[in-house]
Amino acid sequence: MAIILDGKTIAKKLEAELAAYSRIREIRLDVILVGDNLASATYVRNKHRAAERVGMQSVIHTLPVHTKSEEIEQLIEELNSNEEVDGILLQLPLPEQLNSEKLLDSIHPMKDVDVFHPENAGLAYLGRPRIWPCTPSGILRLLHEHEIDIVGKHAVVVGRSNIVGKPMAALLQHANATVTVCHRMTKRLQDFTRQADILVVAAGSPGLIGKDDIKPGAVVIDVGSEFVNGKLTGDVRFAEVEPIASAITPVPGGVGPLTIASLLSNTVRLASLRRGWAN
Ligand SMILES: NC(=O)C1=CN([C@@H]2O[C@H](COP(=O)(O)OP(=O)(O)OC[C@H]3O[C@@H](n4cnc5c(N)ncnc54)[C@H](OP(=O)(O)O)[C@@H]3O)[C@@H](O)[C@H]2O)C=CC1
Ligand SMILES: Nc1nc(=O)c2c([nH]1)NC[C@@H]1CN(c3ccc(C(=O)N[C@@H](CCC(=O)O)C(=O)O)cc3)C=[N+]21
Repeated sequence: MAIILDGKTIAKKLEAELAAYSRIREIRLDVILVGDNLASATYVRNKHRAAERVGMQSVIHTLPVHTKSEEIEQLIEELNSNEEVDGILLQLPLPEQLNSEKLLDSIHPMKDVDVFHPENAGLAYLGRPRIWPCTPSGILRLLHEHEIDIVGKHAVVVGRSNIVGKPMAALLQHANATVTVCHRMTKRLQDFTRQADILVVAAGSPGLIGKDDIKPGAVVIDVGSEFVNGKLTGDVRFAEVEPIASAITPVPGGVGPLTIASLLSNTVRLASLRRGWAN
């Protein structure tokens, strides 16, 4: 029987801290959503609702699927120079005609709440973070709140994306874990996952990890969130892994809500750095 790492409850606690801050300062987050990807629309809606709950201003810019790159560049330019805007999030994935890297690079580093800008990513990897990416920092918070020790533990991360896998590995290393990163070219994935004291799965491959892939007593963090037959599904087969793990995140209700709380927290942090508020 594992401890269920309840992200929703901890996200509420974080939100309460942020709400106290939002009463003193006006903070604004702008989200750009291009196209009509159903999952993206759901996540953007969740972000908007969370921002409203904590009293932050949230503006969603919804653009049609065939929007030209120049139009998005112009919108980002406007938001970059608008003093009232504290954070800019360009929701991924973008429609295929658009160059994500180029557009993400054009977001001002002091408003880059996702840590996609090379300057922010570079600072984070050097151990001098302005902020950490939302999902990894949410996961660290989840572990911390449950008093799960990281120091000296073997953490295995499945996935090496810029948004989750890479920064997750960097942050765990920063927190003094010994880290292994796996990806599609990893041979005999199970040999690695079975060694994990802390296993973070961010592959986007529903049900990839089962009971034979984990060490008994492991802490299992499931980042995966894919809609399968209309149902949000993780990368871990929860029902079979839960009995042998020591702690596990559910999907939904695990990592997702904390990603959003961290996004709001990152927005506050960048606002205070950019505006020179004490923090
Ligand atoms: N809950 C939350 O808050 C969030 C959830 N997500 C979810 O997390 C998942 C991952 O997202 P993201 O990182 O953006 O996805 P990407 O597709 O960008 O990256 C997936 C990574 O997993 C690796 N991978 C995929 N399949 C396998 C496999 N069978 N064995 C080993 N490695 C594999 C890939 O390897 P390679 O590099 O070799 O291709 C890649 O590095 C998605 O389901 C996404 O929706 C994402 C962000 C936040
Ligand atoms: N620029 C950018 N930044 C991101 O942070 C980003 C992104 N693009 N693209 C997609 C991924 C995915 N992601 C999620 C956010 C919230 C939930 C979430 O709220 N999940 C809830 C429930 C979802 C639901 O309502 O069904 C939960 O797991 O409990 C999930 C996934 C952020 N991402």
